[in-house]
Amino acid sequence: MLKSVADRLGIPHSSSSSSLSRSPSSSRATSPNPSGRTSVFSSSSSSSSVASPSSRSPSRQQQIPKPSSATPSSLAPPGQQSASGIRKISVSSPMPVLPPLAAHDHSSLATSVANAAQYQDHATTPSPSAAPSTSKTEKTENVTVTVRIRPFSNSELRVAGGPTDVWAVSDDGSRIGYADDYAVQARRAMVDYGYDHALTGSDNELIYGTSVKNLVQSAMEGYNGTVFAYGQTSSGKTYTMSGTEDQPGITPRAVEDVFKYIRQNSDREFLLRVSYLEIYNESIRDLLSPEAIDLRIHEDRRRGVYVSPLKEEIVTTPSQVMRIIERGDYQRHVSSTDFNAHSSRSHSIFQIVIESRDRSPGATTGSPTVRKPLGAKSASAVRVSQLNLIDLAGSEKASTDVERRKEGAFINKSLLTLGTVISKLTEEKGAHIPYRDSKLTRILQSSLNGSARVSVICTISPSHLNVEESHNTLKFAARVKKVVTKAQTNQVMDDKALLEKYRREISELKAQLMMTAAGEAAGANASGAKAAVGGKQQAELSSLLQKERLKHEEEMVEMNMVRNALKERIDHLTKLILTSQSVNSRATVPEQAATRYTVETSSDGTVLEFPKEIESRLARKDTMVRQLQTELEVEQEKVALMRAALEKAAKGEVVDLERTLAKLEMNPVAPRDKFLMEKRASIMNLTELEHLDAGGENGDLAALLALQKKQEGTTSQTQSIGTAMDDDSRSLLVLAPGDSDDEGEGTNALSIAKSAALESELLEMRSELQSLRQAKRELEIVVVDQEKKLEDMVAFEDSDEFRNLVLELEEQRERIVVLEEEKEMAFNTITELRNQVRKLEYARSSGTPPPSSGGMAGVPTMPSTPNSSAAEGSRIRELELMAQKEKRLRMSEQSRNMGRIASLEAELTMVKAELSVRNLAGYS
Ligand SMILES: Nc1ncnc2c1ncn2[C@@H]1O[C@H](COP(=O)(O)OP(=O)(O)OP(=O)(O)O)[C@@H](O)[C@H]1O
Repeated sequence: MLKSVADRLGIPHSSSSSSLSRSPSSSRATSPNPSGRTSVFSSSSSSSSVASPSSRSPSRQQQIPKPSSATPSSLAPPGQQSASGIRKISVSSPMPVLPPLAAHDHSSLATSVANAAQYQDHATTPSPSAAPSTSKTEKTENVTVTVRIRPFSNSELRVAGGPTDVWAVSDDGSRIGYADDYAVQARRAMVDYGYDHALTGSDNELIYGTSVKNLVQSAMEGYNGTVFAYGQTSSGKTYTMSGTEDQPGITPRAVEDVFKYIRQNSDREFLLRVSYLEIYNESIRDLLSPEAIDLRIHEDRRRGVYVSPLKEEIVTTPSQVMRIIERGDYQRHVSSTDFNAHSSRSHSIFQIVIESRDRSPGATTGSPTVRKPLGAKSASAVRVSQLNLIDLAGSEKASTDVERRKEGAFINKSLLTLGTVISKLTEEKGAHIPYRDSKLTRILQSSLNGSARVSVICTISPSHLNVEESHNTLKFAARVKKVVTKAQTNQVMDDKALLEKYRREISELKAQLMMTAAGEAAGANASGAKAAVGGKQQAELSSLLQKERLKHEEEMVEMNMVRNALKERIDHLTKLILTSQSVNSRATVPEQAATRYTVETSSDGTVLEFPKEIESRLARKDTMVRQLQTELEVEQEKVALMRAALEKAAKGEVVDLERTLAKLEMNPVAPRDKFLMEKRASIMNLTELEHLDAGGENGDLAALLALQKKQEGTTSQTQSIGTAMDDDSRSLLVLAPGDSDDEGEGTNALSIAKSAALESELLEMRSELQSLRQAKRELEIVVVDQEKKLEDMVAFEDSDEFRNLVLELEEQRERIVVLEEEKEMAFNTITELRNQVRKLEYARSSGTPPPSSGGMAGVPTMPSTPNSSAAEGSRIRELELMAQKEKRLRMSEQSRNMGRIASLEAELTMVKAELSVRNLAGYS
């Protein structure tokens, strides 16, 4: 059964264009369409409001019995329907009719359903970890394709005549075609496309569960997985991938599931690292290291296609991953366009690399420190897989803004290449696949060529305004559905896997730790033995012993430091390796301030060390933060004390100021003098107030006001007032109204004024606390910033890029030396020539014979006659001038040519871009 989008979303229909009843019991299946045949697609009427997922009402669903894909015989084959639809409409309509399209491919759908079932089985069977194997496990299946029709946007609802349902979805949620009413009204040929899932509405949990969850699970089991959202601009790709606060999208749900899997699989240990990049205007940017621009794509046999240098961060909690994504999103190119207020202008690829290894007792046989050769059969082999979550930029019509148009051209071109690649993959066996025509297809190459499980989510708008673009997306989705992949698990047996490298390092460090402990014990025994020696040379021996003891103590201190460092490193590495236990305990304990660890991979895939400086900086930062926290706690205590005093006073109880002050000063942390003096001065004023109250002689309001004024001025003169705390009578503050003999108005006013004073005191302390907190936050930001800079600097110095730059610099220097030498030689030759000419001229003018050229190496023999030598000289000058002129001419010609080439290239890019836009519009 097919339901219109509005019905699926529960959008109220403003009118009914047919006699079809809206009651659940009524059925449109018998309603003939204009062709006179029973249509597989329901007609639909316009909608008047945006639907929310909760507004979906089953009672509104159109009850058209639709043949399920499992029983195709119950309806005419889709091809025939389309054909009949086309025939009927083409006869009666002057409008051009779309060529019949390759409608729903039942065979591929059936295959994919079978595969999905097979995968479901797989998901519930014990993970391959239970039976460790070094052989590659393969999974052959079609790409999973889901089409999602988003709800009408407000602007789509406001169009003249109201929104029209263009698309209808079958009841079993697997097929999409034109809604009957729309097909008739717009004179469209019927179409019928089949996918794994066809969804409507805003429920991101539903789409994740149906289309991605299994793929994430298999990524955890060692299969590479790629999910990408494809569709026209503003069709809902980012909504689907990232989601909103209320409806988290695929990415946050996948991250949660990754950690959930680790929690539930106690027989394996894991190491996760993430990276995030974008392709903007055909150049690759690292979103986690934005200053690194124009990253390169490389390929080798071991790693396949990869981007380098790309920052990868090791992650240990879901919230840490989400913070990294937020950081990356902040760097991503997003702009307001004619079609979307927050349009993604780049393709983004978020990648999680998952390493895992069996940790059951029998699995890690042999010494972990023994290096196993690559390819050796090993029960402790590390499984490495990638999960790529991709949010593509949307294809779009030409924008009014020049910059957006340029971006759009790049976006359209890469999407067009993606379409071509998919076509070739499905249609032409053994044909050349143009992966290299765009960075997007090049990066996706290993996923598309079959080594990953792939789930594609195609998003479309429900509106008739976007019908052509939506139809193109549906055709793309149908084509992708035919792509077959052969995902396989990937086992790594040497320490190229970080997990193996860290485990090895932990073992080595533990061995070192044991050695230091053994050394310590031996040292203690030795000094003990020496202490036992007595005898004749007691004095010398005891001085020797003393020296020995000192030396031993120093050694002990050093050894302790080494041991602490070793322990810290072991702890740190152990924390990075995730197990169900560690993830579970982290889930219950509030997460600590996340420490960022960065691993730079060189182009050959070697993982570089963590820079030591970063670790020591981190330790220092921790100490600083702890200190600040302690200070903050102290200040909070003071506030609590003052608050308690205030509350007591407000209740009319006796407040022991002396003790309160003593408590404030007794604090272990160095007192902030100014702060305390100010507090003390304020309290002094309060005691003065108390005097007024007790004595009654100054109990008039004027005096109170004067005191208040004074109180305001206290902060500037705290020192002098603060020292006057010696009078016992001032140490008790009595605020109970009933205690005074005089219970008149003056007393009440006094109490109010006192409360006000205490109130303002509290406010002051709060603001002090506030500024302390702010200072702490600022300090943390500075520290993090500095750390990051240092980290990046160290990473860069260690990177291949830096090494290449140094090499290049060396080469340039050598080249400069050679050029200098050549220049010098040329200069010498010219000087010699000039001398020769001068000599010849001199000989000519003085009538003496010209000197022989024998003494001048390389100088041609000059003619003997004065006339000829003069002619030669001027000839040489002439030649020099000509050479210079020629050189200038060539240079200007060269720069003209370069300008011309640049403008031709720019023109070419624009032409190609325009072509892509047109091709995309009419792409079939
Ligand atoms: N399924 C949905 N339910 C509710 N709102 C949606 C849905 N899909 C998209 N939207 C809303 O539609 C608007 C456009 O969506 P989104 O930004 O995700 O489009 P996009 O395809 O990523 O566009 P672009 O390619 O320009 O980045 C957003 O305001 C989004 O919240």
